Amino acid sequence: MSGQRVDVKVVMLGKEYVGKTSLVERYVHDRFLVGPYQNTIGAAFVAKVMSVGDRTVTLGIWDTAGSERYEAMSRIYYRGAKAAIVCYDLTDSSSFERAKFWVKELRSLEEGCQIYLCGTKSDLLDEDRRRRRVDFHDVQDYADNIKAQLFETSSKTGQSVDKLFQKVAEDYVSVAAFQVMTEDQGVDLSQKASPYFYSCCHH
Ligand SMILES: Nc1nc2c(ncn2[C@@H]2O[C@H](COP(=O)(O)OP(=O)(O)OP(=O)(O)O)[C@@H](O)[C@H]2O)c(=O)[nH]1
Ligand SMILES: [Mg+2]
Repeated sequence: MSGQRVDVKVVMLGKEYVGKTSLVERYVHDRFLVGPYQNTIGAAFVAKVMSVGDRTVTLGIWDTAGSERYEAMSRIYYRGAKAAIVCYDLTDSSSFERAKFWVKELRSLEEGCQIYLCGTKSDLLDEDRRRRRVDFHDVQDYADNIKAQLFETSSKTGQSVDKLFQKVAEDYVSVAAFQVMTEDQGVDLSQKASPYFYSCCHH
């Protein structure tokens, strides 16, 4: 599949205020918005074209609303996702409990979805390490258990943000390459193909 275009559906999940929209903003527009916090309503969609080797990859990113009011809606947005970035705030332990909730959901309902755990706002720890409320090693053990990868990012400084999305794309490209190989061997993968799920998109 050299030179081929690849589309990947990615969903952002996690408690409200953990910084999902800020991560997407940093990755797509390389900026960090200051000013009053604006919660996402429903979900927002943004696409980013990038490359992995000689392949053009379009990440179609669904940024969901973390508020529990929108929980049922988030389920619509993660359907068919190939990757889920499950975010928690490194300074808020309750947000990690909420992340575990989304992981359970994804693992029972979205088998083909690769999970990435993302601890956000690492810049706050650079300022004061005592603000950490989610232990790195505890999450690393948990991540190993659920076969997820773990990143700690800051949308404020940009730390590890590109690295996270680049890894999502690279992992998907290597899985897609494997699927092409097995298709060549006559394996029916039609059930695995899930089209992008476009519906309403508010901000
Ligand atoms: N210091 C710091 N603050 C951040 C960072 N990321 C987000 N924030 C702040 O945290 C607040 C919430 O960020 P959002 O990106 O709107 O959070 P969200 O997860 O999209 O929230 P919902 O849309 O309600 O689910 C905002 O005030 C951001 O400025 C970060 O990396 N560092
Ligand atoms: Mg948001």
